[in-house]
Formats: sequence, C-alpha cells, structure tokens
Amino acid sequence: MGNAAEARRSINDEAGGGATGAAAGRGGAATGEGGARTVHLTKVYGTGDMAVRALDDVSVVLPERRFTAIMGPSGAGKSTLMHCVAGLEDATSGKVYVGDQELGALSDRRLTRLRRERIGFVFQAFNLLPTLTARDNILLPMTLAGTSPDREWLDTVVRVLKLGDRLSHRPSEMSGGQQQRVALARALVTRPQIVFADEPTGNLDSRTGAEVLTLLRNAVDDLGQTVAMVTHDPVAAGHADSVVFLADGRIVDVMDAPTPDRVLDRMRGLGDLR
Ligand SMILES: Nc1ncnc2c1ncn2[C@@H]1O[C@H](COP(=O)(O)OP(=O)(O)OP(=O)(O)O)[C@@H](O)[C@H]1O
Repeated sequence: MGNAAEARRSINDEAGGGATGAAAGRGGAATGEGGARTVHLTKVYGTGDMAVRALDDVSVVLPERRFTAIMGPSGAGKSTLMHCVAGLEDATSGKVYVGDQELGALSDRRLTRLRRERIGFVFQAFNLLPTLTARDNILLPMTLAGTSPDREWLDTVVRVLKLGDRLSHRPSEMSGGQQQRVALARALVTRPQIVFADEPTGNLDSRTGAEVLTLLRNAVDDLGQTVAMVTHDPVAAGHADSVVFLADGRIVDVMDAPTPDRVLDRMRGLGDLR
C-alpha cells in the first residue's frame, strides 16, 4: 500500500524540482537517483499543417524499482513517450531525465553510450539474432560494447529467468516464451537503470504471456530493476504497480495497484474498446 501511494505521489508530483517526497524517500536526491522522468515534455512531428503533437506537456515519473504500465488508445503517444525517455527521439521542448542525467544535454556519442549502458529494451518481436545461441544473444550488448559481464549478475539473471538449460540453444530451437525470456535477459544483463518493454506479451499465448509478466514483476521485486511497459492488455497492466493513461498526447490518469477490471473500465472511459 505504502509503495503504491508513494509511486502515485511521485508520478503526480510536478516532475521537476517539486518531486521531493517520493523520490527522496527512496534514498535518492530530490531528483531521484534511478528511474526516469519527463518535465513538460512535448514532441511534435512534422511542421505547419502536417504537424502532429504526439506528446503535449507531459510531466511523469517512472519511479525507481517500480513496474509502470503505459496505456491509452492508439495514437495516444505511448511509443513516443517511451522513445523519448529511452533517448531514441529528441524532445521538441521540455526535458527527459534518466536518473539524474538530462538527455538533451548529451552529445550523440554520450547518448548512444547511455542507451547502451543504462537502458534495456524488450520488444514485441524479440529481435534475437537467429545464428547466435541464447548465451551469445544475451551477451550481445556487452560484446558490442567491448565489455564483459558481471558473472554473478549474469548467473542471477539466468537463474531468475530459468534459462540455465537453454543457453546453448538457438532461437529456432526455443518456444516463443523462451525467446522472450532470452530477450529479457539481454535487456537485464547490463543492469540498466530502466527497462522498457513494448507490448512484450503481444505475440505470446496467454499462458506464456503471463509467464513473461511474472518475470518482469520478478525483475522489479527480486532484482531491483525499474520497468516501464507499453501495453494494450488490461491483464498485463494488472501486473504493474501503477498505470499511466495517455490520451491525445497528455496524461489523463494514473492508477495505483491496478486490477484488470479497473483498467478495462478506465480504458472504456477513454474510448479504447479494443
Ligand atoms: N515518425 C513520426 N512521424 C509523424 N508522426 C508520427 C511519428 N511517430 C508517431 N507519429 C504520430 O504521433 C502520434 C502518437 O503516436 P504513437 O506511436 O506514440 O502512439 P501510440 O499510443 O504508441 O499508438 P499505438 O497504440 O497505435 O502504437 C500519432 O498521431 C502518430 O501518427
């Protein structure tokens, strides 16, 4: 209960200098050591008559060691929000912080490094390389960066994700759920500040989807990760600590301790009847 209330306060706070209580309460500075946040973030695609305001003055905190779901009707700006916070898109105005680092202040080279070292991604299509074994897929970010894994952490991730007996298998020799677990392990292996999951259960049957959601939950509860997940699925959102609802590029609601029924009701209210 305390955690949910804390997460809500933190999300609802003006994400700028006013984000005192919740972020400070978890041992960070007022700006929060972990997690990510946006301050008056606006993203406009195109110009003139063609301009699309995909995000309109969004101030939100994705609190450290919390599992946050991002929901809303198609075109609401969910992917844009995720891409801006992950440093894949520039803000038109406003600011994005990963931990205490403001992304707009970074050169391209440093932004690339921050993305590689501090952000993990799990996509709907697992994006595993077919010719590599599970182990080599998991280690790919480190191979590309020329760094070596922290053995103990790698062992922990492999154990929590129950991949110990799959490490020498190639993606074609694994089920969808196993492939998604490898993708999650790859996202976690660098111990990122935040993991973004974009519809991570979209391609999975409901049982395997539930397994992946449990693993994301475990990544937060057992490994201390911060996870933000875009989803259309109220059941998936029910695994999160809180849900941020977007509509027309704005945050319209935040729900703590979500249940699938309450999420579904809220989505109906937003005209999202999928
Ligand atoms: N590269 C782009 N160029 C122009 N417009 C874009 C671009 N990317 C997104 N948009 C527009 O920005 C708005 C928000 O898109 P976004 O993909 O963030 O929504 P979403 O909530 O993720 O939608 P969905 O659930 O359908 O994936 C939409 O109107 C979309 O058409």
